[in-house]
Amino acid sequence: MTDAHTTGTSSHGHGPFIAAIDQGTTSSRCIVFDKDGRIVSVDQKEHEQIFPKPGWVEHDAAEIWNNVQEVVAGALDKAGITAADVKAIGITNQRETTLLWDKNTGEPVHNALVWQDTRTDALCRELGRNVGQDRFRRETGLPLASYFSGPKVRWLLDNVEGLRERAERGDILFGTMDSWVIWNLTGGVDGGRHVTDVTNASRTMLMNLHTMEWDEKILSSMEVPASVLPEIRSSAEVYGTVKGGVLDGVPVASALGDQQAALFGQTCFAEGEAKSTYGTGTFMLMNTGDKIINSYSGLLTTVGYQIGEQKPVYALEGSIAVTGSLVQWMRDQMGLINSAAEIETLASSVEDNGGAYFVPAFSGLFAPYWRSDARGVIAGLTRYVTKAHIARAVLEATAWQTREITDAMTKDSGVELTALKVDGGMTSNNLLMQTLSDFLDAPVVRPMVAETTCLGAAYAAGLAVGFWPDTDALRANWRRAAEWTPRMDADKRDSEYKSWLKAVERTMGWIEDEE
Ligand SMILES: Nc1ncnc2c1ncn2[C@@H]1O[C@H](COP(=O)(O)OP(=O)(O)O)[C@@H](O)[C@H]1O
Ligand SMILES: O=P(O)(O)OC[C@H](O)CO
Repeated sequence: MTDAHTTGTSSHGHGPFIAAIDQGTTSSRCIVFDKDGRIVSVDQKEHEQIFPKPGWVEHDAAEIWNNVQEVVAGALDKAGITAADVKAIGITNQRETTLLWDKNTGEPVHNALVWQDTRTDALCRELGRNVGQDRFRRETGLPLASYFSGPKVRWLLDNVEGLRERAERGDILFGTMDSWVIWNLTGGVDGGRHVTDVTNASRTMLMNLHTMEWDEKILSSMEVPASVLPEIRSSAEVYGTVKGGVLDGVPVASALGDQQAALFGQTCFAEGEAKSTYGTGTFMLMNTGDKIINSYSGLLTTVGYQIGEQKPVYALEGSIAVTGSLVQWMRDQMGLINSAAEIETLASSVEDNGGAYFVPAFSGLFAPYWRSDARGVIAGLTRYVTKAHIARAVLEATAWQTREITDAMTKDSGVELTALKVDGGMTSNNLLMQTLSDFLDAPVVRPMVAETTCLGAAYAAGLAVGFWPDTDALRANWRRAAEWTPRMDADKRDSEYKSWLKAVERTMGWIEDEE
């Protein structure tokens, strides 16, 4: 595991500054940025991953809120600044992770149900039978899957004793992590603002993508009372000011789901521009402008961002549940490597995958399949295969899954991929980046600031308070740090892609309905 606190301080002249909080799946971090979008300081803290049963994943929201306060204080301390130097704070967060809390006490009523949690599989199948898949997809842009918040809210209301009555009395608030952090920052029980932004709301499966409002019919099919829901706001506007703590008085001026924040931080402001973020999972988003593109290839239709009163910008998304977490699994559960970075050394010790293909369908398969009955396989094993070949197959799994997503994007949007902007923890792996370029047959480009998630939240907050004048000023900050170009023979690529797709088929139908 990485250290609880990570440092990273460099000095970039005088303020004012913008700070951003990234409340992620494995950690919370705070980064202070200067006017050129350069990092001034970083503080980060991991939180516990709670696995009560196979397929269940929870977080302790009180621990997360404590960590957020610590990293904010840590980042300001390392930058040597106070609230007076911070023009605004922006929030970005792991999406879909669902929390219900008591508005009178501020106490969570249960651990948060994390986006990877599959306990609502059966409920989703039931909703599919009773209400129909198409209804949900048409109104919300999402397929019925345990990934999204709506079914998680329903599960909590049905399974925590007395909760539905408390919710109907108006005592309970629902939020994704943006809402939880903003409510606490702006005063909590003492007048905290209960808001979310359009990007986070678009992942709940409760918001109508066409009206950007909670959809009454969907709420009623999902049996979620409207009284628990936050107000939906744009991604870049002042929601309130911080009450207490080291940021007292600072405007809270943006909220974006982390993948949408990365799209913003990568300055993908034009229709057709796309980015892919390689962290715990991998998420590719393409800006589709003011068009709601219905996907016929297994992608999600979602909100990219909305700046204040401007029209919302939509996006197509390919979500992959397991990428960096497969590397963590190789390290923590298999003990085949000691650190995430070591996978590159191990995989580079062999020429190829030795015939092995690893499909990490640990939470079923997300895009483009949306199959909750799939489970992981390693296919093509012979006595020849070593742990180094498996390490290579692990990295190739991320690259092949991206290839499937880019194929789907091209089909749905008609836009051919000319280059892919990447970011996230896994992009420090050169072998992976080269493999990605080879499998996509397109250049892969990484920007100077790889912390694009926080940067996107900072940019949105900065726009909201006039720290930056417009998106053109942000584009000027984007600088290329590294680029990989394809080197693979086309026939080899095609034949290996076929083998990958064959391995994917082997994962399907593993879980029977009654399980
Ligand atoms: N050199 C590397 N090679 C492959 N994977 C890596 C490497 N360094 C980090 N990772 C993976 O990247 C993930 C961390 O990236 P990060 O962007 O911080 O993720 P998140 O925001 O989802 O927590 C971890 O899952 C880790 O296993
Ligand atoms: O926190 P991350 O970076 O793993 O991102 C998680 C995604 O938002 C899930 O949809």
